[in-house]
Amino acid sequence: MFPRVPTWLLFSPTQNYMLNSKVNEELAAAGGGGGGVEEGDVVLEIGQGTGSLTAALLEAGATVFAVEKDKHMATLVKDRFGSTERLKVIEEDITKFHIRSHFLPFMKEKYHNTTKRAKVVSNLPFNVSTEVVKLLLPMGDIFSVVVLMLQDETAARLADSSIQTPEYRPINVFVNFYSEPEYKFRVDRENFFPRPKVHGAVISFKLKNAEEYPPVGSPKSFFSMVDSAFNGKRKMLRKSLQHLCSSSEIEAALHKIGLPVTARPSDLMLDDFVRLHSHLVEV
Ligand SMILES: C[S@@+](CC[C@H](N)C(=O)[O-])C[C@H]1O[C@@H](n2cnc3c(N)ncnc32)[C@H](O)[C@@H]1O
Repeated sequence: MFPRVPTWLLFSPTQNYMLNSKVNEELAAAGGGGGGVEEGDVVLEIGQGTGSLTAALLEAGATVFAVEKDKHMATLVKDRFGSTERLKVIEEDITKFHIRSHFLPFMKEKYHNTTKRAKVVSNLPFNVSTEVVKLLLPMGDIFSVVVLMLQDETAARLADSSIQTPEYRPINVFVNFYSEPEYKFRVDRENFFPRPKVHGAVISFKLKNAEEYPPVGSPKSFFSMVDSAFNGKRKMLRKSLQHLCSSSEIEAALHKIGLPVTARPSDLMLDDFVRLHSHLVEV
């Protein structure tokens, strides 16, 4: 049912490579709401490996800027696609790569300085997924959509912002602050080589522009409050936020925003946190 393992995959057996080209095509088309990769798009691909997803992106008509930290893989892909003007491969670790200094000028040149934004499409190594999500989601001025292959459980957790579940975390507040996430489809582990222990899934994040962010004076102070609120998850906010104000001030603020004075972090949606922050910190 799945293609045989090509010998070049034995290069770097610690990563899980996609064997099924149909999944790569679906990944390229998964932006949702008109966000799938189209002719003329500029796409940042992270960890292009052997270039199987790169091929699908080029096929869709995109110009691809690939950041790959493995030297052999970077060379392999340069050789595979030859000298096309629609592909630039940078040998670099994405967590150390300065997107604004190096990717932005490339994008502006390709788009002839119009306001069009780029897209991110990537079959990421699972171990850097949270770091990459935190890095990219606040970049709504550069990217319109971020489409990632993640571990199935991680994708489900990030896309679902239901409160009062054990999975609800500060990262959910972060994701919803900067984007509209959507779980797209599961990718069975049989599609990868070597076969990982868990299934993958594709998730898209439609990035908000700065004008669409919830109104907080300082995102840094807002997320610091959210992190503190979840410290000691079972604690009531009137205890966990005591370093900001007295319990009675916290109770008064909770009352004002229509929540019980005994509220815990898992009782608050993004908007509740925003209102709480404005009552407690931005006074
Ligand atoms: C899961 S493999 C996917 C490869 C390819 N996209 C595919 O679908 O088969 C992940 C790739 O990301 C690269 N990689 C791992 N960590 C990275 C990082 N921090 N920055 C850039 N590339 C990274 C690995 O060398 C590997 O080629």
